[in-house]
Amino acid sequence: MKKVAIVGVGQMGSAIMEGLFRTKKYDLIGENPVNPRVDQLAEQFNFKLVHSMTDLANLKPDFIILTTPAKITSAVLKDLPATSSATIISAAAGISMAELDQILPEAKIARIIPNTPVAINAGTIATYLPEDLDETSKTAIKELLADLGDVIEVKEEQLSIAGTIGGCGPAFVDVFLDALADAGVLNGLKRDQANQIAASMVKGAATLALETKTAPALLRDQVCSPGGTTIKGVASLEKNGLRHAVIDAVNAANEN
Ligand SMILES: NC(=O)C1=CN([C@@H]2O[C@H](COP(=O)(O)OP(=O)(O)OC[C@H]3O[C@@H](n4cnc5c(N)ncnc54)[C@H](OP(=O)(O)O)[C@@H]3O)[C@@H](O)[C@H]2O)C=CC1
Ligand SMILES: O=C(O)[C@@H]1CCC=N1
Repeated sequence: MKKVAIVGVGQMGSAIMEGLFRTKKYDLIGENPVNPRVDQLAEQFNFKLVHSMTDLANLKPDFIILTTPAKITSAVLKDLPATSSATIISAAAGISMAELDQILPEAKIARIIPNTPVAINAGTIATYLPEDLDETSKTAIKELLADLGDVIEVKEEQLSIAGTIGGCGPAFVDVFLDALADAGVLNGLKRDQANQIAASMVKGAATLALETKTAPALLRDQVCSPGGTTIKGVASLEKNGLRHAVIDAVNAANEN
């Protein structure tokens, strides 16, 4: 069984922990400052909990996934004893490979921007694997990440925008889902049912786009009957600037 350590068991760290736990394929380790919240997660997801990088290195993990706050990730990595031969996967947004390489020049390192659906093995994981990483390590990293969702390989200069769409995207979609549900409640649906209809619809629409590989604009046209109800709604979205609002949100989030 491969040993996977997650450093920083917060929102993203616990989502990855849950996703890996669900596969029953990994021996899991978590490293975090003492926190009763994390004690509870260690019981829930059956991982060994340690509180220092030295204790973590002593457990000889095959992979170390960094999900600490981005600003402290370099400092945390500096505490990893040089004896560790673990492959490092950094999820810290905005911390470059050059910066990581400088701290551990001999280590095998990859960068990812995952998203919270990794918790149910349905993530989107923008992934940068340096060209000089050996093929065996590249394959091992991709196999691990594939257990968490779709692995989308990109160049490092594309990681930020790919990660913004994939990583921040769930929050944007959640705002949209909540607004749809509000409209349902406004028109007489119960909140639970409105939430269920909105989420089921987005799941179906996304699955249709993925499975048919059809551009969203063409899928939209299939819904808009001539002179029908949908095109009136689409015209209203355009009048109110939804498209511009979405592009602006992605640009705002992508400004590091
Ligand atoms: N949330 C998301 O959807 C995504 C997040 N990321 C990246 O993941 C990282 C974490 O983000 P997020 O999960 O949202 O943040 P959180 O604040 O939820 O999680 C951070 C975790 O790191 C722990 N921590 C703090 N200091 C240390 C330390 N010195 N050593 C070890 N662990 C420490 C915190 O512990 P405690 O709570 O006890 O202080 C907490 O459990 C960031 O780098 C972010 O860029 C990337 C893609 C998506
Ligand atoms: O909000 C953040 O900074 C992180 C990075 C991508 C998603 N969440």
